[in-house]
Amino acid sequence: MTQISQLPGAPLLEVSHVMKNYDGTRPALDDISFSIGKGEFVAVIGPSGAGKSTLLRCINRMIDVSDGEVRFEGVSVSQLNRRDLKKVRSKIGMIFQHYNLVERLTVIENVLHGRLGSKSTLSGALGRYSRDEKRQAMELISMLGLAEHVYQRCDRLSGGQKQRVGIARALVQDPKVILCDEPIASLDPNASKVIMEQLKRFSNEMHISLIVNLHQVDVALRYSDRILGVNKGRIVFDGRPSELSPERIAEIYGTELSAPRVRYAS
Ligand SMILES: Nc1ncnc2c1ncn2[C@@H]1O[C@H](COP(=O)(O)OP(=O)(O)OP(=O)(O)O)[C@@H](O)[C@H]1O
Repeated sequence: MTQISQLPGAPLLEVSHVMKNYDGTRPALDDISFSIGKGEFVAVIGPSGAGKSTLLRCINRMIDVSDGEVRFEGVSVSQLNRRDLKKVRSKIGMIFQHYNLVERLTVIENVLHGRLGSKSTLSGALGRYSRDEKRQAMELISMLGLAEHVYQRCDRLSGGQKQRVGIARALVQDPKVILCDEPIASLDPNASKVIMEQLKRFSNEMHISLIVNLHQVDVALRYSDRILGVNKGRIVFDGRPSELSPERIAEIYGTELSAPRVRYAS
């Protein structure tokens, strides 16, 4: 079996020369390389179609890369068999723009779904969760301000509350990294602020690494430690928020376009 404990000195996540071709025309990802360390908060910005979602999906092998390699804790994700891939994925949480909850199920049931990756198929299918797992889920739900909604169906929640359920579901995995695909794109400015502050808190306090796809440059500037700018499948900027000048923003988005902004709650 592949050894999947972290190799000494290896970065948490290493993306090397990754290419992704969907249909043989222009590649969606074109020679992408970067690595991230423990607890880093990395925002990925770029115009629509730049390849941001494709990049996240290649990292946890929801889709296969066409060339290059993704290494998580020093282990090549593309080489893993099904069982070892499941183990690696259990350390990689995911948060989606449209939440991806089972709407007819309750908050606690959705959060516990985050434990499925760590279970055998049978106990997962039977919905068997330990007392500890339930306690941890309850604690996270309270921490995210949803205590009074624990047994409420998710279709009764607001968008911001649904996204907090999505965050609790990712956190209950005890992830080392969380991939967030436009987590605030469906939310109003106030709910967006709550979500971004929660994410920042988990990165600071639990040292969870975050890779967050964003359409709002001002949000990336405000919360991230590092920004990757992607254009046409290539990284055209990799630096600190303070280094992201208007010229670099224009380069990321194309000179004829101004970068999108939001009216952001202060
Ligand atoms: N399943 C797919 N099949 C074929 N082409 C795809 C598929 N998914 C994405 N693409 C193409 O790959 C490119 C990158 O798309 P991707 O969704 O990764 O960009 P994005 O930066 O996340 O865009 P957005 O900000 O609009 O979500 C685009 O040209 C897109 O049309």
